[in-house]
Amino acid sequence: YSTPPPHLDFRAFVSALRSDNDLADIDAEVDPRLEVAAITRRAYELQSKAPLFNNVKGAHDGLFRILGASGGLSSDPQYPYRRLARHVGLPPTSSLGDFIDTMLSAKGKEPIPPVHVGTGPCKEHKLFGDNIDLTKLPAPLLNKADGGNYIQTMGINIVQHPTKPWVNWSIARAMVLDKTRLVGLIMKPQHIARIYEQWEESGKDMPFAIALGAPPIAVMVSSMPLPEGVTESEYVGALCGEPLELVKCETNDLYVPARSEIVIEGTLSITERAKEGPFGEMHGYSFLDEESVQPIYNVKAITYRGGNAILPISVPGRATGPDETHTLIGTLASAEIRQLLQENGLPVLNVFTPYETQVIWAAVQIDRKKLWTLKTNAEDFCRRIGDLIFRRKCGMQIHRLLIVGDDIDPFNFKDVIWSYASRCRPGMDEYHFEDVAAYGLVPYMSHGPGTKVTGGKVVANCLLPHEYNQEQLWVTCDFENGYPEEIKEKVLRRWTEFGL
Ligand SMILES: Cc1cc2c3c(c1C)C(C)(C)C[C@@H](O)N3c1c(nc(O)[nH]c1=O)N2C[C@H](O)[C@H](O)[C@H](O)COP(=O)(O)O
Ligand SMILES: [K+]
Ligand SMILES: [Mn+2]
Repeated sequence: YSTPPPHLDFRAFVSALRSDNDLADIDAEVDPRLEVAAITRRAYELQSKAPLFNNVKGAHDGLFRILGASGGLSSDPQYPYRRLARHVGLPPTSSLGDFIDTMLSAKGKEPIPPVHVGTGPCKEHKLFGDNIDLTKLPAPLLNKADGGNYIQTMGINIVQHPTKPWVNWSIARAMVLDKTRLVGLIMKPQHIARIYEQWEESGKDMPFAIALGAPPIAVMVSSMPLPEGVTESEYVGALCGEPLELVKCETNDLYVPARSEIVIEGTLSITERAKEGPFGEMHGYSFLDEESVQPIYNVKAITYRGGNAILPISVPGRATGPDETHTLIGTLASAEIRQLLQENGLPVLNVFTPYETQVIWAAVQIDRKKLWTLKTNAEDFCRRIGDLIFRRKCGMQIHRLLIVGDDIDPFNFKDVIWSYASRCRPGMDEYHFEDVAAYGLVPYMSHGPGTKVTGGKVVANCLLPHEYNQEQLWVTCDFENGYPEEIKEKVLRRWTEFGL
């Protein structure tokens, strides 16, 4: 095979990280029981290189090496988003804004359906029947409180609607249950749950495939809340301007990226369930009383790439150094929220879920000059935005929206929190929503004082009343805004002379 670019081939992506000096090859033996995850978690928190565990204790027959923090911030302090940029073929100097623009660049473009090829790297090894023993694979234990070994945290869950031409790609966690079975979270209103319900009604178990080590751009789109009915692989094609190459599964009619590292295929039972979790999740908590009973994945085949296949993992937790549940889920939901607001004619420049808020909040940056033309006020404007976002799936995980001006950089939390702290009057500038779907995993919902599955959402107006109809009545007191250009140039020119 000719080597495709990193965004289309996971192994090429790993080589690119290595050549970026953003990957640590760890050839010493490391234990998949907690040690691999602890190293990965610390790698997020220190924003160090991505750890590639080439010698995982218990690995055999090419299954498997482990790559941690594939979507973490890069070790290059000047360009923290270069690892994300590598997923979508952007230059290493790209900003988060460039990344969001790229992920939205195929909106309105014709979808490009994937092409089916006869074989590919993921078909180099195949396991069926008695050759399948998930308990013998070095599936990692990611957190000391986890209820099982989560083999699936960065793979693409592939499922097809039973009657409509909709194949959904998303990421949903799953842990090893026994020799041939997994159990994983199937949570409404996610599309995997919507489609699963249709199979339940049809009375048949749902065929599935989990493609681990899939093309990085496909992992990004799988983590993006595209509208219902959109076949993610076609959006990937439109993003790339060329069709993805897929191969057929061995035991069902689903298709998977030909260049995947590891493919697990089978059927998701519509009757059998098992206890799932606890799982150290995206908000930084693992509740010990988590009572999650979820459908069972019956594994019928495992196929995998030669040369020691690589299992990518995500170790969710506190976003002190964000992990993929922040850099992918938060950033990609921000993209869809921006798209929705702009499509509805709102003067929105950008949206971002600050990592410091564990991606529970989203800052919505408003073009204030355009806002004036709406001749509106805080209450009407904020309620309109809340009604749009909080009643759509793309806003599912967001519980606080901050409406900020274009003088605020939504990607700079110091800007965002300054405007929230100084312009949002408690008791008058926050508009509450109690009749909308809540995100059940947020701790103050799952273990909070009030309702569990509805409400707890708010839109915070961080614009002073006069900003709705005229220029700001203040000068911002910082070096950037508080001084005329010639003074700033003089200061910068003489800075080193002053020995500051
Ligand atoms: C990137 C990423 C996304 C998710 C997850 C993870 C990562 C790394 C885990 C580490 C496995 C943790 C787990 O919380 N997880 C996860 C999940 N959605 C679920 O319904 N269930 C899950 O277990 N999403 C979010 C979904 O992937 C997105 O919301 C996507 O938009 C869904 O696709 P769709 O339904 O919109 O098609
Ligand atoms: K998706
Ligand atoms: Mn979808």
